[in-house]
Amino acid sequence: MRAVHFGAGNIGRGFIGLILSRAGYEVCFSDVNDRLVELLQEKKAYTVRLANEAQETFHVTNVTAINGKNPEDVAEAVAGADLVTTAVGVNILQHIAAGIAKGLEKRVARGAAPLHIIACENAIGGSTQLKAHVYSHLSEDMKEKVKASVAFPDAAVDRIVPIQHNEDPLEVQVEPFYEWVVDESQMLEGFHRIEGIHYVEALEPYIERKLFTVNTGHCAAAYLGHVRGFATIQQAMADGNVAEQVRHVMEETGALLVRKYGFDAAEHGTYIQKIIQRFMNPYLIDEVARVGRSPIRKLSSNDRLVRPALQAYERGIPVVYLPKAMAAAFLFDDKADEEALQIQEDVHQLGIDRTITKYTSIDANHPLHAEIKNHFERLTIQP
Ligand SMILES: NC(=O)c1ccc[n+]([C@@H]2O[C@H](COP(=O)([O-])OP(=O)(O)OC[C@H]3O[C@@H](n4cnc5c(N)ncnc54)[C@H](O)[C@@H]3O)[C@@H](O)[C@H]2O)c1
Ligand SMILES: O=P(O)(O)OC[C@@H](O)[C@@H](O)[C@H](O)[C@H](O)CO
Repeated sequence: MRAVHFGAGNIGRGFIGLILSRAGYEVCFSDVNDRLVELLQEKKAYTVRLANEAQETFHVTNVTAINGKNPEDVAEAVAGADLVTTAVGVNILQHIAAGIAKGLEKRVARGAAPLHIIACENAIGGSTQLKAHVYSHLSEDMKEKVKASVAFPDAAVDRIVPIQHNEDPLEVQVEPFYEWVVDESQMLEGFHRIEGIHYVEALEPYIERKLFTVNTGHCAAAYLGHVRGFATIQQAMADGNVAEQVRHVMEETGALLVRKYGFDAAEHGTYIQKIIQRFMNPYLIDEVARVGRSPIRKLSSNDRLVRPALQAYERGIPVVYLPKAMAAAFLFDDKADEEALQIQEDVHQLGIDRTITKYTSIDANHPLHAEIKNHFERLTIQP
């Protein structure tokens, strides 16, 4: 069995590649980082190390790579794959779509076996988004043919994998916890079950629980931590004030999730507590710059901050700390992050009122707009 995985980065090697290799797949990574591709081609293996006291290691073998900048290689890899997965970043999906589409055309021409394409990104409906990008490259006739044999099941993936600073450039340090949930209702009949994947009939509660708890809390820690001058999530969470606010943020999204999906409140409280422990893992150094990266994406209306805040507001659930986390996102001025720089430029050019609406799509008359603005002004004076 051969899996083609787009993105040989932190989650690609540290999570998806590891699971697939252990499940018996030969994993072929497609990446645009020349050095990474060459090393994977040469070594055909790498090490994953757990961030815990034992520092347990896993030797991942039977892997190789192709260069994603070569469209013919990408198409050929997809054409010969038994499974395709991605972890490139949701905004990059559009850039890998043409190669996948070409590969699917080849499969149709060859009468190849059915295929699942699973996007493992932090987004709602990641695979569905990828499908739309892929379909935009196909003729109407080809879409019909592809529809019959290719499925794009949505997924939720959870494992904290920081930016790596190891001597061995292929080694990845990961937290021990992991969860990979896939929407079974979107799979083709008779699909091959992969050990390590949790298949569920309805993904929405799982992806919203993950995105609105782990990722909402995580970016709150990054943005509130950055405002106070912390460089890592571990430093930010060691500050009692930041940690308390992060907990309140997750309690607000928790109230929404419990109301919306009928989760047990006590169990959800335990889930939050475990996530706080994960953020504080002393064996990890997770940079605020990574966790806060791409603030335009994180402030967009369908993502981890605005979506739960609006849903909670509509249900009459009080939201105070979520708007504060959003306000802090407007102060995230990481010079190496193009999206952060763009927001900073808009704050200066357009003013905070218009910038809030531009990125969150929250109208100036909405009460949450005023909340974000008030917090922004207060944070500017007193971080
Ligand atoms: N790191 C985590 O803790 C974590 C956990 C869960 C989900 N995710 C999600 O996984 C995705 C990847 O995150 P990451 O932390 O591994 O990022 P990363 O930057 O470490 O990895 C992304 C990889 O994609 C590659 N890439 C970029 N453009 C490409 C292209 N056109 N074709 C092929 N490869 C390309 C990059 O070179 C890089 O190696 C994101 O959507 C992220 O939200 C990350
Ligand atoms: O990858 P992003 O930019 O969507 O979010 C940054 C982190 O919150 C994220 O990568 C987490 O570490 C991960 O989602 C944990 O499962």
